[in-house]
Order: sequence, then C-alpha cells, then structure tokens
Amino acid sequence: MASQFQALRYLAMCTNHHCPPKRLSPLYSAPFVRRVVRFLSSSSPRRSPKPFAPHTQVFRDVDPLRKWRRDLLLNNRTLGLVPTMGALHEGHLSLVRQAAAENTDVFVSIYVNPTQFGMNEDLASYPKTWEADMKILTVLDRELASLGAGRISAVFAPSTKTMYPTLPPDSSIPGAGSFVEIRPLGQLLEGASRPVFFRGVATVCMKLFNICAPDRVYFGQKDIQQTVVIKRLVKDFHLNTEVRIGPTEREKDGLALSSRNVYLGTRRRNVGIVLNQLLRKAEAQYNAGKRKRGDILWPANDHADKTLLEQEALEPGKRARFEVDYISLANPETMEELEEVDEAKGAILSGAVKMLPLEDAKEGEELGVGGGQIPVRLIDNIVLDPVA
Ligand SMILES: Nc1ncnc2c1ncn2[C@@H]1O[C@H](COP(=O)(O)OP(=O)(O)OP(=O)(O)O)[C@@H](O)[C@H]1O
Ligand SMILES: CC(C)(CO)[C@@H](O)C(=O)[O-]
Ligand code: BAL
Repeated sequence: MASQFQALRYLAMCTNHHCPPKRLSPLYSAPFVRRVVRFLSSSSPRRSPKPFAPHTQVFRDVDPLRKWRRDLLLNNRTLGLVPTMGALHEGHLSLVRQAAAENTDVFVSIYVNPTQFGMNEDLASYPKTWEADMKILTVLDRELASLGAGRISAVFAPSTKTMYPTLPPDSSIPGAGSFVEIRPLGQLLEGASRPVFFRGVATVCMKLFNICAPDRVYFGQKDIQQTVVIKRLVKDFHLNTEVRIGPTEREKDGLALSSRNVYLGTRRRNVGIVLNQLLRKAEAQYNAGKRKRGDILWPANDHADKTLLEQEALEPGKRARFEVDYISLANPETMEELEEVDEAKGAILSGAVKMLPLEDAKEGEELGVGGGQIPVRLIDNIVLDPVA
C-alpha cells in the first residue's frame, strides 16, 4: 500500500514539474502504475462503521467548516486535526491513522503556509500534489472504514486570502501582520536557520486550531522542535486541545520520510542517510551510559566529518556534497543546548543537513524532481528517554 501511495505522489510531482518520463524510477513503471490505478478503481466500498454522513467534505472557507464542526459537537463526536502542507506520504498517513484511532472524526488540513517560508526559501518549489493527495485520503478513508476506526470527515484546504484575511502575508523578518511568536524556543536550531519559520508555524496553527476547535491535534516527531513549539503554544494560550505526537516514519535504512525527499534523486538520497547514522552513533553513546555532551556527540561529529571528506574526494559526477547545519543535544522542553543530560529528563538529539545541488549530473541518472538542482534540507532526531 505504501508504495502505491508513493507512486501516485511521484507521478503527480512529475506532472507538476514537467519531469521527463525517463527519470521515473523503475518502481514507477507503466505496468506498476496501471496496477495502482486498477486497485484504486476496483476496490469496492466497504462497510462504514458510523460515518458522519455524507463524509469527507472538502472545505475552502471557514464558516461552512465551523458549521460542520458544530454539528459534530452536537452529535457527541470527537475531532482530531492533522495539519499538513500536502504532498502526503506515509508519515502523514500514520498521523491520520492515529487520529482515527482516537477520535470519531478526523480533519486533515492541506495548506502550504507562506509565512513559515523565509524570503529565500523553497515556497515556490514546495511540492503541490492536490489530486494525488485526495486519492490517497480516499483510499485511506476506505481502510479506516474497514477497520471500524474514526473517519476522515473533512479536508480543509483554504486559500491564503482565507487564512490571512487582513494583509497579504509577510515573510520578512520585521513582518507586518498578526503573528504568534514563541521566544526564545522558536529562535533556536531550526529557528536560527529559518528565522521566520516558527512564527509562521505558530501563527497558522493558532488559526487552524481556532477554526477547527479540535479535541486533539496530531504532529509528527520528525519535526520535533515544531512539536515542542506547539505544546508551548497550547499551554501558554490556554488552547483547549490535546497535543498528540506520532513516531517518525522511515525508509528501511532509516531515512525519515519527508515531502521534500522527492527532490533528492538517488545520489543525494544515498548520502543523505548520514544524518540518521550520525544521530544513531550519538544515541549509542547515551545507551552505553555516557551523559556528557562531548562524550555523546563526538562520534556523530566524527561521522559527519568523515562522510564529508569521502564525498569531497570523489569526482564531481559521483559525489553528493552537503553542509551540516547543526547537531544538537537539547533540553526536551526548551530545546536549549545541554552540557550534560539529566537522566530524570532525558534529552533530544537532533540534526539538520543541507544536501547541495548535484554537480555534473549524468545522462540517465535518477536525479529526482528538479533535476538534482534544488537544495534539500533534511532534519531528523532521536529522543533520549529518561532513565527510570
Ligand atoms: N516521516 C514522518 N513521520 C511522521 N510524521 C511526519 C513525517 N514527516 C512529516 N510528518 C508530520 O506530518 C505533518 C505535516 O508535515 P509536512 O506536511 O510539512 O510534511 P513533511 O514531510 O514534514 O514536509 P517537509 O518536506 O516540509 O518537511 C507534521 O506534523 C510533520 O511532523
Ligand atoms: C504544521 C504545519 C502544517 C503548519 O503549516 C507545517 O509546519 C507542517 O506541515 O509541519
Ligand atoms: N514539516 C515542516 C514544514 C516546513 O519545513 O516548512
């Protein structure tokens, strides 16, 4: 099932970005795609437990969505909200499954929020795969029906005019507009590299929570600092919702799924695993009883340095260069750097690397969407649990 979802997404990306068919991986060959399409069109509707009929409505405006939500409340139903920026993958779907297991109804929002992208970031090229996303959600909703779980009763896909009614949204650092800021938490790590990122995330999530009034909201551990920001937002503004965190979904070798991975291509994807590897090396130190920062992080930094040197030594047509943005060992509630882990609290190991554009792309090489020329920022983390 996961590969069928991936195939649909990849095809939609290629259509949007006019990527030449010869760059499609063999996984997405024509017979495979025909099988996916046959599966989608032939699977018969299954028994639905008790859908809030008629279900999976698409909403673009606030008032009709609010009315829908009010009707749910009057019918004693519970609501889980899964905020996304679309380009759905298994990570998103795992959150929807979790939300459906814990609520009668799930709302999925799909909105690429401009205020969390800095002026020089990848807003323009961010993947947009609306039709594939809707097909994926339709298939998933059938799966939920067959499980007797909660159902996806609404997709909220607002326009920017709806989300930012007063001003055109401003992504500059001074930022004219109505914003929510969580300081200094939102300025550390991801926030240091993406100065308007958490202002945009906190602001759009405040809007989404106000519009949907969810009983529970679902976020992925992959974006761990985002989960810490959201928990703080809910606490400090007394928002009446429960924050639920889902585990990071990964490829077999450990690479965290991410909407931006479609830009990697094979060469950068194979080297990009360095981030997960270095975090695991640091985790092993913690599991072996080390508590001091230097003792935990040195093998991680060493692995990054060695991998970088190995790549630099290769000829341009074979290498994938990257920059390490940060490797962090932080307090789980504040994301401030730790000199020593308090066993009672544990810690968050996290990192970010930027995969640089490919040099000397080869004819026939699988380059990913964008021909290997779009820089890709990868993030990942491991939670170091408190020791009982
Ligand atoms: N691999 C994953 N496992 C679990 N949850 C994930 C995963 N990737 C993303 N999510 C969660 O899905 C939600 C929506 O994320 P988003 O739409 O930005 O996707 P993304 O894959 O994180 O994209 P990006 O490439 O922008 O990082 C967030 O709560 C995010 O943490
Ligand atoms: C939470 C979110 C949907 C806000 O735009 C986004 O940051 C994301 O997809 O992680
Ligand atoms: N998953 C976080 C959204 C972003 O990178 O903009």
